[in-house]
This record gives sequence, structure tokens and C-alpha cells, in this order.
Amino acid sequence: MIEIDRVTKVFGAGAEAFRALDAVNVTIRQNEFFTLLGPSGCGKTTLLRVMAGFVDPTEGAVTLEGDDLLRLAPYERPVNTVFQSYALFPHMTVAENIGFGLEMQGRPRDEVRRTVGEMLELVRMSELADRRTSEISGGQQQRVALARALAPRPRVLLLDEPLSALDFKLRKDMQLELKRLQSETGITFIFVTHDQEEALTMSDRIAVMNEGAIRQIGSPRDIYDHPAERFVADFIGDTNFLEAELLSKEEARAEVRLASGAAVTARAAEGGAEAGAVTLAIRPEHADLAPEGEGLLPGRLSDVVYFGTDTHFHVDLDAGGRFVVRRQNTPDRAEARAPGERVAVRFGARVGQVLRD
Ligand SMILES: Nc1ncnc2c1ncn2[C@@H]1O[C@H](COP(=O)(O)OP(=O)(O)OP(=O)(O)O)[C@@H](O)[C@H]1O
Repeated sequence: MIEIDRVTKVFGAGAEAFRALDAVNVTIRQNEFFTLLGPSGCGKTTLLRVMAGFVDPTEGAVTLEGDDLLRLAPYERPVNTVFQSYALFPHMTVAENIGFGLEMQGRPRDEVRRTVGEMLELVRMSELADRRTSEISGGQQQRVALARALAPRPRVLLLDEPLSALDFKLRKDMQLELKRLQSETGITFIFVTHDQEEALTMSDRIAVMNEGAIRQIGSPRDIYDHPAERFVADFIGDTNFLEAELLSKEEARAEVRLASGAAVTARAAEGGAEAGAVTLAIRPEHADLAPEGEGLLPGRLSDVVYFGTDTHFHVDLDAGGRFVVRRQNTPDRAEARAPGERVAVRFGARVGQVLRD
């Protein structure tokens, strides 16, 4: 639906020039909840602003169902934005705020009233319709900002870290709420965040960005279970990195030898080395502890850290380096292991991911 084709943005000129986006390519599908995820300064807001029309790209094209978006002024685009600061009018009521854009467009009074009513219901704010927005909570203001952006029924809604001002509990609730709004309205949502959990829980697909480039695009599961490179594996969740030797590779299947001498089957990201030294990434909860001699990587337990929902076991590997195994706690399982014990780390075939870099 939205096609971003080799979009580059250079801010400034000469020695001051800074490449905030570097030939970014991505296609966003209709009705998709699509998230741009990356650390501060990676260019995600700039990419969103290019789509909104607030930033002109230095090079590249942006089309919406084949139509050139770049030749349209921001207000002419079938796109609306929800910002981090909601920018509501404090002296107006909830209903007036939601209807404001529609009135500015000169829509008939009946239509405005009907749409505002629908939007109030959609964000579950009907009861507070006549309250001023200065007299409602942060979470409620967020809902009003969403309703106001959805009211003109844009084809695409751009959301720039809209939940970052909310406290933890409210943010969790709003994550579900946003997902519901997206599926009920069928509007394509493009969501910017640096919060990996937010991205994983809400998105149909995620584009992980770093230094002005998209490093990987995939479903939350793809990205989490099969990170293609070290940056992605490191940025999202916790990961163990193991040095290994790539023995053979056929499409996504690789045979590797670990530093302990054990050989295992792993998955391989597209591209990357065909043989020689590689890095294997393994999530802590995808591995387990075994008695010494029965696992792949022998070592000594150095720390056992209880986290309530799970326990982390830190293993100093005999072959060098440290490996963390995470195990879900259950009320009937008392953890008998103690630091100093000899153990081995084990993990199944195709659990390890051979990284591209
Ligand atoms: N108008 C501008 N002039 C110069 N540099 C800019 C301008 N806007 C953004 N940048 C730079 O471009 C880079 C990308 O900025 P951008 O706002 O897109 O990052 P971001 O990934 O959204 O980060 P954050 O999560 O902190 O908002 C940053 O290094 C930023 O300093």
C-alpha cells in the first residue's frame, strides 16, 4: 500500500551534513499494524515525518497505492499523525476537540455530530464528551488525541511514540486498546517506538532500524526467534552469543561446531558467511540446564537470580564466556541448584541462529 523507495534524508550540508535516512526501502501493507523500532536517533521519526509531509526527503519516492505522496502538502495526504504530546485544546471539550478537524474541513454539522459520537464510542469516552480536556487524565487525553486523528478517517494513521507519556499500567492497557482500534477501523497504523516490548505485543510486522537504515523486517516472532544480525539480536530481548565454526550451510539450515567441540544444527540468516567463524545467537529461555556430561556446553554455575516469574542461571562456560539460561518458575518447583555446581547448557536442534555478521 505504502511504498518507500530508496528514501534518503540528509540534514545540513558540507561538513555538517548528517545522513538521517540512508536509502530506506520498505513496503507497508493495507490494514497492517506496522512498527518502526530502533534506538534514539536511528531515524524512525524522520521516516514518519517524510510520510506525513513534514520532512522532504533528499532522494527517493513515497507512494500510496501507486500515487506519489511527495507532491502533496501534508494536509492533502490521506494520512494523519498522533504525536507524543497530544496537543489538545485545553479550553475545548472532549467532543469539540474530536470534531475540530472535521469542522475545519467544512463537513456538515450532522455529519460532524455523528462522527464525533462514533469516535467517542470507539475510544470509550462517551461519558466524558462534555468535559474540558484540561480536566481529564493523561490516558483519557491520549484516547481523545486518537479519536481526533481517526475522525477524518485517514487511510493511514502515523503514531509517534504516543504512549511514552503514560505510566506503566496505563501503557499496557493502551497497547491493547490501540491494537483493538486498528483492527476495528481497518486503518493502516504506522507506529514509532524505541520500546521493544511495545513493538512485539502490538505489531503485525516490525522494521528494526539502526543508523538510518532498516536492518530487518518481519513478524514479532520472526524478529525475536530469528534475528538476522547482532544488532537486532542485541536490541530485542536478551541473547547469548556463542563463537562457533560453520561446517556447512544449506538455505536456512546450518551445521556448526561449538567451542566445546559439540556439533549442532542451527538456523542461518540469509546472507552472511558460508564457512568459518560465525556467531550463534540463543535466547536464554530457549536453552536449559543439564547434568554435566549430558549437555552441549559444560561449565560452572556462577549465579542463580530469582525474578519472580522466572529464574536466571548464569553459567561460566569451560570453553570461555558466560551463558544465561532462563527458566519459568512454577509454584511446585523449588530450584535446588546452587552457585558453584557443575552443569552443562543444552539446547535443541535449530534453536541457535547463525547471524549474518
Ligand atoms: N531538522 C534536523 N536537522 C538536523 N538533524 C536532524 C533534524 N531532525 C533530526 N535530525 C537528526 O537525525 C537523526 C534521526 O532523528 P530522528 O528524530 O528521526 O530519530 P529517532 O529514531 O526518531 O529518535 P528518537 O527516538 O530519539 O526520537 C538524529 O541524529 C537527529 O539528531
